[in-house]
Amino acid sequence: MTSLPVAPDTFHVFDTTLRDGAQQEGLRLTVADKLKIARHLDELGVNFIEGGWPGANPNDTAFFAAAADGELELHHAELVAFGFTRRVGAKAADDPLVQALIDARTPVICIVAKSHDEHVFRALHATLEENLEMIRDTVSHLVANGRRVFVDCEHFFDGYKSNPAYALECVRTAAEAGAEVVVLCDTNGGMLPSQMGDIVTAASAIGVDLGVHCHNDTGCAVANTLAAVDAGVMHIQGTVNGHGERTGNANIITLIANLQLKYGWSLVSEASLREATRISHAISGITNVPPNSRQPYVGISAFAHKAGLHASAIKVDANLYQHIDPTLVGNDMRMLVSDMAGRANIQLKGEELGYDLSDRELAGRITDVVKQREMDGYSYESADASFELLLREQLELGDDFFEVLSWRVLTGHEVKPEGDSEATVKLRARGEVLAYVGEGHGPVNALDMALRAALKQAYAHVDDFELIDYRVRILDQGHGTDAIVRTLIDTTDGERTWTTVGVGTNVIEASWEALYDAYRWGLTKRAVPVG
Ligand SMILES: CC(=O)SCCNC(=O)CCNC(=O)[C@H](O)C(C)(C)COP(=O)(O)OP(=O)(O)OC[C@H]1O[C@@H](n2cnc3c(N)ncnc32)[C@H](O)[C@@H]1OP(=O)(O)O
Ligand SMILES: CC(=O)C(=O)O
Repeated sequence: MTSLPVAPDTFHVFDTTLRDGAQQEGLRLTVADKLKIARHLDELGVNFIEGGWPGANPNDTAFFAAAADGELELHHAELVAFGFTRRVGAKAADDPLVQALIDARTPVICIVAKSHDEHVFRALHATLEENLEMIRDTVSHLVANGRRVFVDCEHFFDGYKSNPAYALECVRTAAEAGAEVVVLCDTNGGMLPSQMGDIVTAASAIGVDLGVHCHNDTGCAVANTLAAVDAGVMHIQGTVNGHGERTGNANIITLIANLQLKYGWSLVSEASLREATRISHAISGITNVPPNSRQPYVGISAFAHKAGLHASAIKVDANLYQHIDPTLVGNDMRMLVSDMAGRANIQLKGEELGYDLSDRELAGRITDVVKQREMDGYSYESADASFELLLREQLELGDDFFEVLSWRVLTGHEVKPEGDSEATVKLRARGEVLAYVGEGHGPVNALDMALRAALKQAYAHVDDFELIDYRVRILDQGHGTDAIVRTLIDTTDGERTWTTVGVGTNVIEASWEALYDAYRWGLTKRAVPVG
């Protein structure tokens, strides 16, 4: 087995979520969003935060002004302003966008420079020598203004394949003009890991510190970055959650976790790494891009186990089916209950929920019930609360908070502020028969209103329960309107959120079942009666 490289003393982690990450389709970050994300990145322990392109748009200019005026206190990272080399035929000292970089008042500036001969000719409309002069002039001007300068060599790998001598000349020119790090960019993201090493090694001969910036168009951004690390780069660029132009950038959390936990390098503190899951999810909240449940290390499914064989080994030792201890990155192991479960899943899930299911016969019986109900359309892996209720029924725990005597719902065209549907629910709770009418927007809302109104007489706190999401899925699509449907309802009481499931050929019946479970589960957790 090949040994892993040793960490260079001055290895940098450079985050570009606020610049290249923001180039993702559909993503728009306000100044306040950028300030919040920068604070999270600082907590994560990255060395550099590229904040955007001052002068290119008022938002980014305002972000750097806010940061310089004291709204961003970084404890660990340094803020970086991004821009490009001066315009063709101009002077760096006279170029307003170069001046905007200096005006951003950051200690570090990263400029992007062309390094692919075809791009110089066809995109820049310049000669090869003029492009070198643009790099030389811009870097030396920024250095003369007291800035540390990094240079992103755009399309470096493709440029090297087209004209290796010129691509290397761009790196050399940047280094000689005073760039501290020259970053080799796979701008189009077309590289493969096996192609990275030789090109990085060729650039290493120049003797400047090298970095790497990879896009994910071949699905290899992280692998390509690691291949460049193996070949000697000492600066890696990436974005949280892999945000970025097209298919995104190398995921910086995956990179940090790999280098820290697999290479054994110490890039961020152990405590910061344990915040990785929280930070990834917090940044998803700010970008308004839902978290990828299958994201390595920090996705909610990264340590979720569904298959019976996995669970039976995990019962012996969790490490038998996990590549790391999830708590190292602030994540948790989760056991899923489904028709692929064996006794072990049920026992481990029971343990997670606080029930002793060590009796093999009992666990086997519950497994059989789960498999049959999954066959009927239920899905317990997405409805923990309904699974717990099923468990409690099998354990005969006697949850008799209320008994439904009847329910019905009418829906029509009447336009009223209370809604277009009316439901009646009759139930027995704490020895009393309670019948209530609820009005709502749609039959499920009306049923919720009626059930809540009745239950409130016996258990006042059900008023805290709020239905926050409702999803319907048709299970046998060929059947048209008589198909079996599954409904999932998410409910919260402000402290916790739980999910329940219902199934039926009638969408209202399926919804009622999920609703009924939602109230039952809430009551089992906080059964405080009125009076
Ligand atoms: C690989 C990357 O992702 S690098 C980051 C890319 N990010 C962005 O482009 C986002 C922000 N960009 C912008 O707001 C605008 O493109 C600006 C303000 C930078 C420039 O806007 P405009 O002046 O209207 O030019 P436009 O975007 O149409 O074209 C870019 C110009 O820069 C030139 N250019 C391209 N790369 C470079 C470079 N490295 N150095 C100098 N000039 C460059 C192009 O040749 C073109 O020149 P032209 O206007 O004379 O044809
Ligand atoms: C600089 C940059 O974002 C790129 O080359 O992809």
